[in-house]
Amino acid sequence: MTIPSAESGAQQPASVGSAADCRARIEVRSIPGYPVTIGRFLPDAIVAAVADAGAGTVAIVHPAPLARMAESVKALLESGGSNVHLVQVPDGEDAKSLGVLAFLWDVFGQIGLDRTDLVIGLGGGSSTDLAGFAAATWLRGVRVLQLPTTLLAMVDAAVGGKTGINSGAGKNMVGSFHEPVAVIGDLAALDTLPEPELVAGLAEIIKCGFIADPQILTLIERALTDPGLGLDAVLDPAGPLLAELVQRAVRVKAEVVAADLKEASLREILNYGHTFGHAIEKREQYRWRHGEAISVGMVFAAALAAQAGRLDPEVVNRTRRLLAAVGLPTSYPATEQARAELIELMGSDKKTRSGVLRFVILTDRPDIDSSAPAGRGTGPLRTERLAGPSEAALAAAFDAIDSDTENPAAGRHPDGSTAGAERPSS
Ligand SMILES: NC(=O)c1ccc[n+]([C@@H]2O[C@H](COP(=O)([O-])OP(=O)(O)OC[C@H]3O[C@@H](n4cnc5c(N)ncnc54)[C@H](O)[C@@H]3O)[C@@H](O)[C@H]2O)c1
Ligand SMILES: O=C(O)C(=O)C[C@@H](O)[C@H](O)[C@H](O)COP(=O)(O)O
Ligand SMILES: [Zn+2]
Repeated sequence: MTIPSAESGAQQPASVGSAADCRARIEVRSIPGYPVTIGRFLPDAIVAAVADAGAGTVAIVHPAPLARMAESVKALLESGGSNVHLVQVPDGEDAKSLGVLAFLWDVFGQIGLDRTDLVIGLGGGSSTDLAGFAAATWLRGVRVLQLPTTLLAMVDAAVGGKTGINSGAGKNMVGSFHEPVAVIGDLAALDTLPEPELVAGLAEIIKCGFIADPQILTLIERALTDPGLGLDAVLDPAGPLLAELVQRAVRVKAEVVAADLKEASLREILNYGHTFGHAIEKREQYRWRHGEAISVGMVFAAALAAQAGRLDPEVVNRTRRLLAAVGLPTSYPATEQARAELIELMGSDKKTRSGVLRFVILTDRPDIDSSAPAGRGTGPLRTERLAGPSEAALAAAFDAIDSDTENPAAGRHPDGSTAGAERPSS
């Protein structure tokens, strides 16, 4: 497989003109595989995917803010002869609980959802994670079609088959790998998405830039310094730039999950920034957006790599600069108590082995021998694992994200409030 990298060259530019004329179909080449369609105004793709599934009954799982969109999809599918049920679930992270999952099992039983039927996950990543896991567990597995409506879900959550809910032990602690029959990401859905949610989605796109497709970073950095473009162009769901960024991020994800669905090794790179990010989310009782927490997590991971002599500190600066420039947080108040709690929480990370913390890190060292003497990085960015970082290395990474340091975004949540602020309702 080819993961785009600085060496191999990134994927070909995916679009020109406006987003409207650049519908893309990206295949996830797992077995049996499935298509991810990205474009604007895709009702025909939804009708075709449901027709292909040949399902008699369809359960559309969605949160309240997506009720009107769910009604539209219902009407569309009913006109094609499907028997459609709308199933409303709590919004945001509240959906990812055992109680809500059990509610879905009850509803599926009441509507007689059988093994020939279909679950549709409509919404952001919290809805698609829940719907996917409900489908994975009902009757030991029924099919799911994912219709992501946030930027983050389009580029990440809806693709790749990771489904699940949270438990008392932490984020996504219960779940399964259950691939969708198709993913349809309609960029027009993003027209109503509040800007902080768009920005949160950019965090996962930028993650793909650092781990695999550096052209993503270049495109965003160039746009931000171009007076004719700026952040508005990056975030415009009708513009060509966001369409290209989405397609590039989906290509990275598609290639990685096709090669390693169950995260034996390679797939861990999609978890870049997540060891620390998930710990923030849990500590903040899920009041931070996922993308925001992962943003701080990427600065933490970059600082860890620099401290370990694997990465030029300039990459830490670039990481922080880029994330801050798009409006993502890059710091977190790292008091002594917070440090101890976050280290404890990171122990629940799924990459931990025998109690030893393992981080996905970036390296620009030309060698793969971590005992080699540190020098300035000269190579393209690659990913590797850092297991069992020393207390000193962790302390340095905490210092790098501590809001009391010189970091200009110190302690500020992107909404202007302090860390841990309530999410604005949309
Ligand atoms: N399975 C995976 O591989 C994977 C990958 C990344 C993230 N995730 C998970 O995804 C979740 C985060 O997803 P998210 O960032 O999409 O958050 P989310 O699902 O909580 O959605 C964010 C908010 O946007 C609203 N919304 C959704 N679509 C809208 C639209 N078109 N217009 C207006 N409002 C809209 C939602 O109702 C919600 O209030 C986390 O639980 C994270 O763990 C999973
Ligand atoms: O698809 C993956 O693999 C990822 O790690 C993508 C992440 O962005 C995503 O947040 C995922 O849900 C994290 O999974 P987890 O296994 O760390 O819970
Ligand atoms: Zn994520």
